[in-house]
Amino acid sequence: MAAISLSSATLSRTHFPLIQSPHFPPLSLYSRRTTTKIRLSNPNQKWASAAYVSGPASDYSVTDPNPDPKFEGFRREYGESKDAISWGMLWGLMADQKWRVALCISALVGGTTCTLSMPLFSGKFFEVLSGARPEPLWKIMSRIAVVYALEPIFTVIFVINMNKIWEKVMSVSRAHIFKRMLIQKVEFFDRYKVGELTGLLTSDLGSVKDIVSENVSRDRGFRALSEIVGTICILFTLSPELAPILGLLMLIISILVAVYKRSTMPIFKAHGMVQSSMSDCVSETISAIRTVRSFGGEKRQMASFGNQILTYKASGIKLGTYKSINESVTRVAVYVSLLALIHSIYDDGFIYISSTNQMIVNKKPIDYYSSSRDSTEGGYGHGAMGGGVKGELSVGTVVSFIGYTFTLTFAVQGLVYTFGDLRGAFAAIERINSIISGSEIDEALAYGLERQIQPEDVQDEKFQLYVNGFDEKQRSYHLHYMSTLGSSNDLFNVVWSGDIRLEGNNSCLLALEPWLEISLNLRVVSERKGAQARVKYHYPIETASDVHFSYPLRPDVKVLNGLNLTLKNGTITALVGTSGAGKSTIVQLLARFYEPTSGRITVAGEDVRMFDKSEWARVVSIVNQDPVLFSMSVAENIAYGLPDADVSKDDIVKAAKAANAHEFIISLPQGYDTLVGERGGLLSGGQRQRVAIARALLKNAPILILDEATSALDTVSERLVQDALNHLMKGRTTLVIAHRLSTVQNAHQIALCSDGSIAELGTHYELLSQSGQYASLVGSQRLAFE
Ligand SMILES: Nc1ncnc2c1ncn2[C@@H]1O[C@H](COP(=O)(O)OP(=O)(O)OP(=O)(O)O)[C@@H](O)[C@H]1O
Repeated sequence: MAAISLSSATLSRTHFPLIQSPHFPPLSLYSRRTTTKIRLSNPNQKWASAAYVSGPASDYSVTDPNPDPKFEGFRREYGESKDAISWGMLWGLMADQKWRVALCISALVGGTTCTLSMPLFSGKFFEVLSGARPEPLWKIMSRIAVVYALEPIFTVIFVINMNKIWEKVMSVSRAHIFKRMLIQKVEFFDRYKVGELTGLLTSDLGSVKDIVSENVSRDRGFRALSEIVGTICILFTLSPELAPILGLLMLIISILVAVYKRSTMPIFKAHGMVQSSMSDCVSETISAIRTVRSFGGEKRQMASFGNQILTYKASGIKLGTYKSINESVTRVAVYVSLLALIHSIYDDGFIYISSTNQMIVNKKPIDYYSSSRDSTEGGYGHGAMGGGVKGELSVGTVVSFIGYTFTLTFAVQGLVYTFGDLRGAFAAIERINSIISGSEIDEALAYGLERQIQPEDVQDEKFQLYVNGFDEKQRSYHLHYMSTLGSSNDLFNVVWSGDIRLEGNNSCLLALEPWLEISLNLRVVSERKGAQARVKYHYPIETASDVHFSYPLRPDVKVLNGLNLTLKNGTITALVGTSGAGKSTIVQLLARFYEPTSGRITVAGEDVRMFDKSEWARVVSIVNQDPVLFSMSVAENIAYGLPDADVSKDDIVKAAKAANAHEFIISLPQGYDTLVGERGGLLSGGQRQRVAIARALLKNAPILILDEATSALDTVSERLVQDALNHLMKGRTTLVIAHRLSTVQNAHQIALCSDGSIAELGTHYELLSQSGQYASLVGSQRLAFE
């Protein structure tokens, strides 16, 4: 960390034109020391300079007048581009598989050449059959056989390799999106439902996948495109007069497709949303099935799901109608163009069938034999292919021409379907980006995650997915800024020895009117780098001290309102208060699920934002009222306490014994290997809590938070577990939220939380003697006695 020195002279009024304005009341701006230390609290936003400003991370920005060119590119490319998925990224991933792409292109060219030569050979075949071409039939038949044999071989090579390329692109994209979800700030998970988020990885990414996997067959996707291009080229060569008619046909279809594409984009998007809300309804019902059953809510759930089905049906019908209109319109357009083509051939006098020589000529019978001679010399006779007379078409050319018109028809049809899929994929990408890219990444967590992924992990195929290609630069960018954070060793030492404080920003206090929004431009000097940075501080000031907090989704509701609390190192603090007073919110801030709106949390005087969140997670153990277990075995759930380490069976058993869980575990059908079901649903509430306590014991973190950790246990079990917890709490900085007086009264200090601040603080007897809210809570038995 580099600190920035900001002398009081720097804070002169000349820097604050707003403050100098006569329209504003006098301001007092002061610091506690003559030189105020200003630090960057969010290193990602401050990538220009390794320093931070005290105050909420999201409310200011720093621009460096001398940016480091090495990282300027990163910021342009990644810091400012927030799209979770883009076509550029997908192409980039495809390009990584150069050799396979080259093989696909070769197979595509080979397959298309075979496909396109089929009408030519058909034309020749007819000429040979009609006697217009003096060539043995077996010769033309064998050529046709070769083309027919090669085409499926090229197709197989193309399809297999395209699928391999695309599956790899999709795996990396899926991993990337999942990782982007994991590193979102917690409010992201408050905002979106589970179904919506899982839908992004399943149905939405599925639409993107379909764009290739459903379009590798003949007459679809790239095949269709190459056939259209090839056919048009051949048609122009065969007959420059007729080819423009097909060009017009293409134009009509393209315009129709484009117009259609624009009009149906929202329908596709809406359909995707309805689908995810339907799956939401199912997952909500199933996850809360016991509640549904206990309230006899089946009918209500049926009604709710019925509504979803009807909406989905209506949206599906609408979508289907649009799809079918598109298909019919395209067909009508193609057939009308075909009729126009035939009519124009006839009308321009191209067609004349001679009864003697079977040639089609330009109303002027031509000599069959001269035509045949041309055929043998130059190819097809009097068509353009053979370099013949303008306006003359041989029977073979006309057969080829009709064949190509059909090839074109089906290829255009196929391309329209591909456009449909492309449209769905565009809508899906937009939806993924609007959800994931619209939210803020939790940078402190993202850095920590990069730190955790060690070089040896990168050798592992399943981690390679996450550090592939486009993520690599982002990773180096993160790793660079991680160097400005505190190291994990520091954190463990600091936490084992220091107090935890929830307090105001004491480094720079601005006492301003609450309604005043200020914009400060502070010129500051980095001590370490010697660089100058301009700090723009734009922040509606409320009060200068203590912790304030509102949940991001309800910014108007102040949950913590001037809270100041110290958790003394190695001691137990009990937090009590009425329901909704903000106790669990304090836990969430300590866990760093959310950041205080103003104020900060320090450990031994160091702002916790100095440490990445993964490291922080290692020093904090939380056991709460309704612990969530994963659908794996009991042993694996306990070992989750140390997810990165190889935990021995002995350690697991030791932790289970200490949490009084061993007895019930060995009585389970497969003992420690028994699966606990989804969210631990196959265990009782008390058993789940004991497994969670064992998990916390194994983690052995210096900070322990027990949020009603023993509430689901009966008195006997609780006493046993409490012994384990008492042992566990020794020497650790512990915060306990409990309703039982016995748990609370033994704490070193009791903090009474009321209206988002600490109203009373002291030992059990001190607080009782104050006859305040705590005394009345005890008196009213709301802290239940055993
Ligand atoms: N994720 C959230 N988003 C918005 N508001 C929330 C969220 N979680 C809690 N709240 C609100 O914050 C306030 C404090 O809730 P909190 O859970 O901290 O209370 P508590 O003291 O722990 O209550 P209890 O003892 O009943 O658990 C409540 O008004 C609650 O509605």
